[in-house]
Amino acid sequence: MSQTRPETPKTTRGVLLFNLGGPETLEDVYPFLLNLFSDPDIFRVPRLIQPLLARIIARRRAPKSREYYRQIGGGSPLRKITDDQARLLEEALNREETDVHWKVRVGMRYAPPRTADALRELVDSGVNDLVFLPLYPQRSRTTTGSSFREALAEAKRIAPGLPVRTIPAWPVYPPYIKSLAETVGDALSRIPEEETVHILFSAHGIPEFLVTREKDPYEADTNATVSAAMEALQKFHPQRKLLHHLSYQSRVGPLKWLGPETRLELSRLAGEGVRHLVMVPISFVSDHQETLYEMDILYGQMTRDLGYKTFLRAPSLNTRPSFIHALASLLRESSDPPCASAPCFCACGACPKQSG
Ligand SMILES: C=CC1=C(C)c2cc3[nH]c(cc4nc(cc5[nH]c(cc1n2)c(C)c5CCC(=O)O)C(CCC(=O)O)=C4C)c(C)c3C=C
Ligand SMILES: [Fe+2]
Ligand SMILES: [Fe+2]
Repeated sequence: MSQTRPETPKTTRGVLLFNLGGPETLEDVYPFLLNLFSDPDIFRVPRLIQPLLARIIARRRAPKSREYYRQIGGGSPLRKITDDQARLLEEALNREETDVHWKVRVGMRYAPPRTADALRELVDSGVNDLVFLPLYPQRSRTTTGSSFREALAEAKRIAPGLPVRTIPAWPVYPPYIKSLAETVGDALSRIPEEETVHILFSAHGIPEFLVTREKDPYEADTNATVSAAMEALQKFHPQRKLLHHLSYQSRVGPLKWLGPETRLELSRLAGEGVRHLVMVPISFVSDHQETLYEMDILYGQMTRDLGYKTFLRAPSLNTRPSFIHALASLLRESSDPPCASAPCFCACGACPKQSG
C-alpha cells in the first residue's frame, strides 16, 4: 500500500509594491495633486491649515502639471508599468518551487490602486504574512516613509497581528546595481568607444532641510547608488573613459532643495566643453513625467540648444528582465529590515532613530 506523506501547507506571502502613482488622464491631475499636497510627509505645513493650503496649491499647480502630462500623451504611464512589474514579479517568484506562494499587488500613495485597497485585497485573499517593498531604491521620509506610515497604520487597523516585514531601501543591492548599469550600457553602446562620456545621474530632489536638519537618509542613499553604479560600469566597460556627476531635478516650491539642479549642471558641463552626455534617472525605476517630459523633452531641447553632440537618456528599468529578477531575489533574500543598523524614517519600528 503506497503512503502519501502529508504536504506541508505553503505559506501565502503578500507583497505590496509602493509607488507614488500618477494621473492617468488630464482630469486626474487635480485629485492627484490634492492628495500629494495633503500629505504632511511630502508637504510640511501647520496641520490645521494643510487641507486649505493643499487645495490652493493643487489648484495653482494643476495647469502647469496638466501641460506636462499633455506633452507625454495625456497621462502618466506609471500605473500600467507598475502593474506589469507586479505581474512579472509574481510570476518570477512563483516559478521557483519553494514552500512560499507569492501574491504581489501595487499600492500607490496618491492615485489608484490605493494602498488601503491593495492591502485589503491581500488580507481578504488569506495571506499568512506581508512584505512591504517600496519601488524607491533610496529611502526618504517623503516617499518610503510616507508609504510605510500609511500602510503600517492600515495593516494594524484591518489585520492586527498579521506579520509584516518591510524592506526600506535597496540603494546598493548588487542585482539592482547590475541592472541599472545595464541601462547605462544600452546608451553607451550608441557612442563611439574612443569618446569620453560624461554620465549625469539625475535624482528627484527633496527640500534640503530634510537632510541637514532632519537627517533624511535620501542624499546618502543616492550617493551610495551612484558610487556602486560607477564601480559596476567601470568593471563592465574597462576600456571606456567615463566621468560622472550627480544632480537633482523636479524642484517644486520656494524652499532650497538639494543641489546642484540638473538644469544648471547641464549648462555648467556644456560650458566646460562636455560633448557626450548620458543622463541616468536614479530615484525612479519606471517611466513617468520626470523621465518622459523633464528629461526627454525639456533637457533634450536644452542640450540641443547648449550644443551637446550626444545627449542620451539611459532607459528606465521598467520591466527589464534583470530588474524583475533583482526584485525577486531581494524579496527571497530579505529577512530583517536593513534599516535596523542605520538612521531611517521608514516607521518600520526597527529604525534606531525615528522622528514623529
Ligand atoms: C512637494 C514636493 C515634492 C517632493 C518632496 C517630491 C519628492 C519625490 N517625488 C518622487 C517621485 C515622483 N514624483 C511624482 C510627481 C510629483 N511630485 C511632486 C512633488 C514632490 N515630489 C509633484 C507636484 C508631482 C506632480 C507632477 C508635477 O506637477 O510635477 C511622481 C509621479 C509622476 C508621474 O508622472 O506619474 C513620481 C514617481 C520621488 C522619488 C521623490 C523624492 C525622493
Ligand atoms: Fe515628486
Ligand atoms: Fe526603518
